Amino acid sequence: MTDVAQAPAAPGRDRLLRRTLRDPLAVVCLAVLALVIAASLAAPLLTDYAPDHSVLADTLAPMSGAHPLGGDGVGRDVMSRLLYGGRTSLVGGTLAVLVAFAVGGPLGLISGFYRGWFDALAGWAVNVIMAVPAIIVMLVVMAAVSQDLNIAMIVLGVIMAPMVFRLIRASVLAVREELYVDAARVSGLGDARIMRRHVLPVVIAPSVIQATQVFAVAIGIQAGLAFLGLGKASQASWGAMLGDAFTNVYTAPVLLVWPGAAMGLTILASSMLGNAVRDALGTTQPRVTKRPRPVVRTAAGSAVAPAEDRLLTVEGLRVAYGEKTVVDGVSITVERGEVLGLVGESGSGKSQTAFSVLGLLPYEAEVKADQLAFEGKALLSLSLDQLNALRGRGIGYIPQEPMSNLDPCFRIGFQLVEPMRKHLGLSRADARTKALELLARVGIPDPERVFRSYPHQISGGMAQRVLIAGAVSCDPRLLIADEPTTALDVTVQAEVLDLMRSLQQERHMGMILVTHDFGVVADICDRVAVMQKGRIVESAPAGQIFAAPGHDYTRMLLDSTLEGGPARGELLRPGTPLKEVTS
Ligand SMILES: Nc1ncnc2c1ncn2[C@@H]1O[C@H](COP(=O)(O)OP(=O)(O)OP(=O)(O)O)[C@@H](O)[C@H]1O
Repeated sequence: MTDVAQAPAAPGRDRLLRRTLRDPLAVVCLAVLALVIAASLAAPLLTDYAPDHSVLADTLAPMSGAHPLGGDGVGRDVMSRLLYGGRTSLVGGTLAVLVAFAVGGPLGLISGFYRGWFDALAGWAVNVIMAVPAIIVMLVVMAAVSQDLNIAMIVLGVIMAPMVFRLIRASVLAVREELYVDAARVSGLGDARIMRRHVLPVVIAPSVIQATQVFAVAIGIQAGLAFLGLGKASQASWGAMLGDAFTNVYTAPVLLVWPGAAMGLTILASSMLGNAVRDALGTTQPRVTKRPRPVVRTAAGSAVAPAEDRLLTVEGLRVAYGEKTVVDGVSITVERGEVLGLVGESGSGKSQTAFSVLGLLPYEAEVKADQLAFEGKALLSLSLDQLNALRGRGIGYIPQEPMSNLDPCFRIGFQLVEPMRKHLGLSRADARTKALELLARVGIPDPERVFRSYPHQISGGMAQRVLIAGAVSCDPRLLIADEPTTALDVTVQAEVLDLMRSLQQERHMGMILVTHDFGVVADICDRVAVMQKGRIVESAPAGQIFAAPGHDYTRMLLDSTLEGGPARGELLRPGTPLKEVTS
């Protein structure tokens, strides 16, 4: 039976809020913002002084019961100005956000959804606005129109609207290409309904993040204007307080502390709240990795009863990009403790087959399968969360290019520890201990040093060992290695293969080894599936393939690989020293 998978459930706002609140940093940021808002609102209750009430005798007054934060350079109560100044900042930031979204939001939605002439026109207008220097425009407006900081913030909102426009347009463009939006259209839903049901849920979460950024930037710019002396004298603001503090910096430097801290904390809390929402979104937003995809599939959604030792069952797998079919009816199985070599020349569809199992195919790939099941679980019907739980924990992956698979911005240790904390629930200390043990196990001579190193500080061979350590760190039952030695020099290749074989045996893992090299197959594979032009042309135990290849293509591959030299097994001698050198 053929079915079309449904659109992923939108990340409910409640769910997003709950996930955000699970992050202690987000809770602290919310608490800080709540405190600033509450203090600003309660200003008349918390102080008896008007913010612009000046008493000459209180000029630079020290902190006292009457003036808890002292007096400023012209005898105004600092606490009162701090509390009322908070109002100015909050109102200004909110105005900028509202205007930016009121202008950029609808334009982005309509442009992204309908494209056409409206999109072209809006894009042109946005480019013009972005070319305008924001600060100069605001200075001009304040000089020529009004000294009110709120007017400046409204202008700032218009100037920042293009950022909102671009974000929302990009989000809408991505979602309108989804097959389920087409399906909704075909089923007769109107544009308004499609927007509400499919588009807005995708747009809301990134908008929240953008709003926090606009808010933080607006508070900073507003303070900058007030610091320059712009704004009404009666309008207390943190920027004006900073300006006053600077003029008295030698006599009362403490005056810098209060507005500086209030502004810094508010901007920091707002920005970090945005980051926390983004992180929460990363675990709720289904479109991040385009899963589950709108895949047309046959009977793939049904779970299969696992055979005794069967890890993976792939039957009738087909991967296509539009008209181009790159995997065409592939069927393979992997048992526990078995190494399956997936062999074939470049472009034969080996990686596409492996990536189908991992759920790593690009969005535009259309995947069909009669069965695609890991331990009896139908992979194509897993949600993103379920798939994420499986990757790493159930199925490990060793990529081809070790260096480009390690994030250059993070130390090796961090990159090993994080997945173990997430998947195995280990404490930081336990995960660290396990990571060091793993680094030692994969033959790294100085685990402590490598643990502290950045990827650029180790060699390619070391990096591949690190990735192997990472791949097995959460004790997967199936390991998928995609040309794991291709990028390494020949002696290191032999050592890495040796390591993979011994890890596979001691952990009794199943393994799919993607390779174009029969030398590699001879070293470690139990069974071989030979691929040509997206199909499996021959599948047999490794010994049989070498002794009596059944297909001309297999013979041709064997000849081309083995004629050139000895199988790698001959290179593997016990006690082969590590040849890697760190850079
Ligand atoms: N995103 C894509 N869009 C269209 N075609 C693609 C895409 N990704 C891969 N292909 C095509 O799929 C075919 C199989 O690619 P695949 O990467 O599986 O080959 P391979 O056997 O692993 O080869 P190699 O060893 O060179 O990686 C190739 O013809 C490739 O051009």
